[in-house]
Amino acid sequence: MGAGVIYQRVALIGLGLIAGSMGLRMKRDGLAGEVVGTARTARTREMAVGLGLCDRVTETAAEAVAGADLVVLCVPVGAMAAVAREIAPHLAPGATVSDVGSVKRAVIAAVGPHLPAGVHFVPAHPVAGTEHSGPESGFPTLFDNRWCLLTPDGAAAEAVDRLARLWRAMGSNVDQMEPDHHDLVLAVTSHAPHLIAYTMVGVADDLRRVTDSEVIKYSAAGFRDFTRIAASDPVMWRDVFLSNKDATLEILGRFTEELFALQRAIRTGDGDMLHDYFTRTRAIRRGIIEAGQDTDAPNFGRAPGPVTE
Ligand SMILES: NC(=O)C1=CN([C@@H]2O[C@H](COP(=O)(O)OP(=O)(O)OC[C@H]3O[C@@H](n4cnc5c(N)ncnc54)[C@H](O)[C@@H]3O)[C@@H](O)[C@H]2O)C=CC1
Ligand SMILES: O=C(O)C(=O)Cc1ccc(O)cc1
Repeated sequence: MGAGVIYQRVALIGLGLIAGSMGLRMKRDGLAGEVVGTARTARTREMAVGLGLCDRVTETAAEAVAGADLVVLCVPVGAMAAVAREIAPHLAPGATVSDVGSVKRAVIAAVGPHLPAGVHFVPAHPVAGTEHSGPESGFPTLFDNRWCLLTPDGAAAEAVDRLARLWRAMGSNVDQMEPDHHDLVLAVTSHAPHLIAYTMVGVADDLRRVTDSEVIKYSAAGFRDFTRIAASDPVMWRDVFLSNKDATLEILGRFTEELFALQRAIRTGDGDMLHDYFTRTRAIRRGIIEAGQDTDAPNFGRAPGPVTE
C-alpha cells in the first residue's frame, strides 16, 4: 500500500538535481497534493514543468511558498540565507521549512534566525546524488536505499516525524543526527574525498602539459573515478568547503599525516607497512559491501550476502 498524500502543498525552491528527483518521486507516488516549484531563470522553470516534476512554477520564491505546508530549500548552501530572508514573511503559520544542503550547522545558522515563530524548521540531508546538476539530471529513484539524515535541532516531534515519513516514502532510510556530528561524519565520507578528487585531477591536468594527452588516453579506472567526482558542480562544492571549514580542515590535516607516513614507507622501502595499511583499508571496503551499502554492487539494497569481491 502506498504512503498516500503526506503534504497538501510542497514548495521546492531551486529546481536542480535534488529538487528534480524529489518532485518526480512525489508526483510518481502521489505523496503531495500539489508540488510548486521556483527557479531563477524562465528556462529552468519551463523545463521543470515539461519534465513533470512540479504542477506549476512561480517567478519568485515568495509566491511559491504561499499556502505550502512544506517548503524545501534546494539551493547551494551559500544561497540558503538569502532565500530564507525572502520567503520568511510569506510562510504559512504551522508550515515546515526544510532543506537538502550537504552541510547542516551552517544552514541552521543561515536559515534559523529568519524564520517566524510557529514555523517548524527541520533541516535534512539526503546522502544521495551524482556529479550532474540541473532539473534534467533528476530521477525518481535517486533516494532509494540511501540515507536521509535529519538534524532537527529542537523542532517539534510531529513535524520531524512527518518529514521522516516523506523521505521514507521517497525510498530513503532516515536517521537523526546532531548537526556538528553530521558535519564531521560528512567531512570524512564526502567532503574531504571530493577535495582529494579535485586535487588529483588538478595534478593530472598540470602533468598533461608535460605528457601531452597521455593522462587522458591511458587513464585507469582509479583516475576515471576521480574525474567523475571532480566534474561535480563548482558552486555547490565551493559552498560546501567554505561552510564546513573546520571539520574539513580537521580531516584534511589527518589525511596529510597519513599521506606523509605512506610516502615515508615508500621512500624507505617499508613493504610491511604498506601491506598492513592496504589490508586494513580492504577490510573497510568489504564491510561496506557486507552491509549492503555499495550502490555499484549487483546486490545493492538486498540483504547482506557472502562477500565475492
Ligand atoms: N548534487 C548532489 O549530489 C547533492 C546535493 N545536495 C545539496 O542539495 C542542494 C542542491 O544541489 P543540487 O540539486 O545538486 O544543485 P543544482 O545545481 O542541480 O540545483 C541548484 C538550484 O539552485 C538554484 N540556485 C543557485 N544559486 C541560487 C541562488 N543564489 N538563489 C536562488 N537559487 C539559486 C540553481 O539555479 C538551481 O536551480 C545543495 O545545497 C547541495 O549541497 C545534497 C545531496 C546530494
Ligand atoms: O556523486 C557522488 O559520488 C556523491 O558523493 C553525491 C553526493 C554529493 C553531495 C552530497 O551531499 C551527497 C552525495
